[in-house]
Amino acid sequence: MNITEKILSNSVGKEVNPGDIIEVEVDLAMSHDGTSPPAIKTFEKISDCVWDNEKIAIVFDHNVPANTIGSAEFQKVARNFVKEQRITKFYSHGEGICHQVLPEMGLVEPGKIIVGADSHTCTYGAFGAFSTGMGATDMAMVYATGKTWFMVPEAFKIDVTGQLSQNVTSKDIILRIIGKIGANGASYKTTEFTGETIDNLDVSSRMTICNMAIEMGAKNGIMNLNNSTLEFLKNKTGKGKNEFKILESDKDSIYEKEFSFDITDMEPQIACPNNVDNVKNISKVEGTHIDQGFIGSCTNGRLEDLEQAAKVLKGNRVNTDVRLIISPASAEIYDKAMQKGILKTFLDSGAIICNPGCGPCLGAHMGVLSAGEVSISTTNRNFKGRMGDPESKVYLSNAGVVASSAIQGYIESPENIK
Ligand SMILES: CC(C)[C@H](C(=O)O)[C@@H](O)C(=O)O
Ligand code: SF4
Repeated sequence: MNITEKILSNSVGKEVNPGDIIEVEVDLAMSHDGTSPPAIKTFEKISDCVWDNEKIAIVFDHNVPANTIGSAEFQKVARNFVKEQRITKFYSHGEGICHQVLPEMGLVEPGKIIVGADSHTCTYGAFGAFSTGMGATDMAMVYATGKTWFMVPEAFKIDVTGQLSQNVTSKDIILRIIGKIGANGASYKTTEFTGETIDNLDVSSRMTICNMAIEMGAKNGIMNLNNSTLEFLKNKTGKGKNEFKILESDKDSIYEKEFSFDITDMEPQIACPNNVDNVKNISKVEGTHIDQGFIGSCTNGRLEDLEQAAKVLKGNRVNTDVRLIISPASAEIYDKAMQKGILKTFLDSGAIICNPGCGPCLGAHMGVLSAGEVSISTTNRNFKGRMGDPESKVYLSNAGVVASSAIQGYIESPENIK
């Protein structure tokens, strides 16, 4: 069996196979300021008491602080629910983006089944958990019963080998993969990332890859644990290795399809408007004019991303025709970046630093684009109108490329910045 089948089998207490419809007990349920209110509305029609007030996490991240009367009203609904139901895991004070906050708070563990009312819930596969997004109505049922159902997914094995070149990151790996497999190419599959390159990645880079599994339609993205991830988990949860349910894919597990990628000499990858799978080598789009750069999100707002951007920005100025917006993915990352002097480098370069949260990622606030404007962004989606007007455009890249492009005013690789 592969790791996903093992987690699901463990949960139901018998061997499961792809295609089986199973009911599982959820270990953790997450919703945010955007999806909690509709979930609460449905929940209130079916129950008046949540199944377990300690297994629900509510994070305010999409519109923080509230930017419209509507989002303020939404947040009020969620706050009242948290009080009434005595929800213990409530993060509403700018702690950061849900997918960053949950692992930081020690709520994510290998072998767990985690569901979230947000599509990028697949991020926690980086920690060897089975995690997937669901709609607010399904979440209402989870609030009430602690249970949900899945069809056991078929599995794709995605093997990555080779050394990353300078200025190339795990973001480029996942963009290359999505470019090849396609935006719907892995619909309802478990995408399991394997190979020496994946085994050697740090936690942050692993999260970036699993985070974007949904951008090829996957039910979940997952990896076997590695040492750096185990260290992170021990540190955040205060638990020892033996206290985790560490499961690994058998060497002879069966996959519906297997892909292999050799990333030796790969250039930075750019997802061009308006689809995440419209991926090109940077050399094909260098020189494209930009109006805005954004560094942040659950994909690439971590310390490693900020460090990479700061290296490029140090001693340089953001182009006068460009706004560079930076939003660390969490308060913990913000604090570390502050202590390391990274925020000072950003300020000195002329960047705008926003509070942790989703920020401009989904075009709701803090950097909305007007018609015809172009942004380069470390986020995960570039659909039509994603960051503002339907006639605006978004290119996706790693953080170093956003920084170098913001200096130049057009898409440019960091290798060409002094
Ligand atoms: C608002 C929310 C439901 C949405 C999602 O589920 O992904 C958002 O986080 C996004 O990235 O588009
Ligand atoms: S940062 Fe962007 S992709 Fe991630 S949860 Fe927020 S809106 Fe969704």
